[in-house]
Amino acid sequence: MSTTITSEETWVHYHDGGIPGRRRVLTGTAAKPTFSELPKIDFRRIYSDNLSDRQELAKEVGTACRDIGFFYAVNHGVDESLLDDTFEALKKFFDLPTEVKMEVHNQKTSKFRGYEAFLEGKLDPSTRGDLKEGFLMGEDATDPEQNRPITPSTAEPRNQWPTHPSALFWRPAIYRYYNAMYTFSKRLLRIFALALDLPETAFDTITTHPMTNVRAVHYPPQKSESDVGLGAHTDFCWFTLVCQSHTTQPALEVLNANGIWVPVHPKPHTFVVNIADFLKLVTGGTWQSTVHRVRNMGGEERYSMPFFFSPNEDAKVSVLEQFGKAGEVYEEFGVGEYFQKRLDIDRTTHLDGEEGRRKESANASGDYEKLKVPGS
Ligand SMILES: O=C(O)CCC(=O)C(=O)O
Ligand SMILES: [Fe+2]
Repeated sequence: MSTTITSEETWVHYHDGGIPGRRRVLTGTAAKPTFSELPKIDFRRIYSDNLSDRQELAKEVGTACRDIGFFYAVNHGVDESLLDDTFEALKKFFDLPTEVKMEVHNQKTSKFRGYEAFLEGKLDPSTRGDLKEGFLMGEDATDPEQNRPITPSTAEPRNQWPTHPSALFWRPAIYRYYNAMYTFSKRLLRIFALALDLPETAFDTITTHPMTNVRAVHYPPQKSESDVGLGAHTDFCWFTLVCQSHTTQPALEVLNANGIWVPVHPKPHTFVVNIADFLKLVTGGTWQSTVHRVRNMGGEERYSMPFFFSPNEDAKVSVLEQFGKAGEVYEEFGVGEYFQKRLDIDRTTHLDGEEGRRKESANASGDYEKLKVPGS
């Protein structure tokens, strides 16, 4: 069902804000002006002491966020050998026996942290499941590696770490990556604030203990066109940074306004940055939370490590003043609450058997309503 063709129209189907959506494929004279590749933005200026350099960078970022919702960040300053080492760790982790990985199966936690096995994710209901395995970790006040201010509500353990001797390398490897991406993301957030014509520090108070995740993912080569590595979706955070391993044939694809999938070629040591649903919401839809998917058709193993960043779990946000329509009142919504609703839908589609089917059909018949938030 990811693409349907009627007598005259072709439609691409996806999940947008957790809600099923579709886009008509437009060709010929019906086609709209849209993107056919992602811009490369030079982030060296993020470290400049001159505000004017950072503003110039923010301007380019703002244009990409408005027109595309995706861009490459080059010269981001995160150590390249750290990125290489993390990819090596990913290969080693996913090569471990299944029982070692299943010790930390993600269905053991409400936050979905830990190991996700092959075909357990199913963002596209027309497929047999996502052809990937993954590992999710994130903010956890009880992990000493994080050493950050916390709120009492985050004082329970959330992450799961494998304890088998062959897997002990995993936790420090992921934490090196997590901490580097966290630091870069905090700087990037200030560039986003500038791009929205706000003071650089505008989001600092709502990101003192942000919700953050690293998802390490392994996509084996797909043999069939009907499979998908990761079904079409938008992300449910503020923004995402993706590091992808090198494959000759691109696997990540971004949907443009004409319903055409634009390939995102891997560029070593660069980040693919995308705007996600919260930033779309607070900008009243001015910034795009763009639909994307993964199809690994080139015959090579593929690894990626998205880093997801959102405000504090207890933050309340709403449509920013400059994006509000005159006379319209926008209610605030809770970041943590919205995030958990999306996570619960994801968890449901990862359940096998009767319970999963029952919950899936409940979602299809209206639970998505719960996701509607002011400004959407
Ligand atoms: O693997 C990738 O390149 C993208 C992953 C992704 O879109 C996600 O995890 O939300
Ligand atoms: Fe995504």
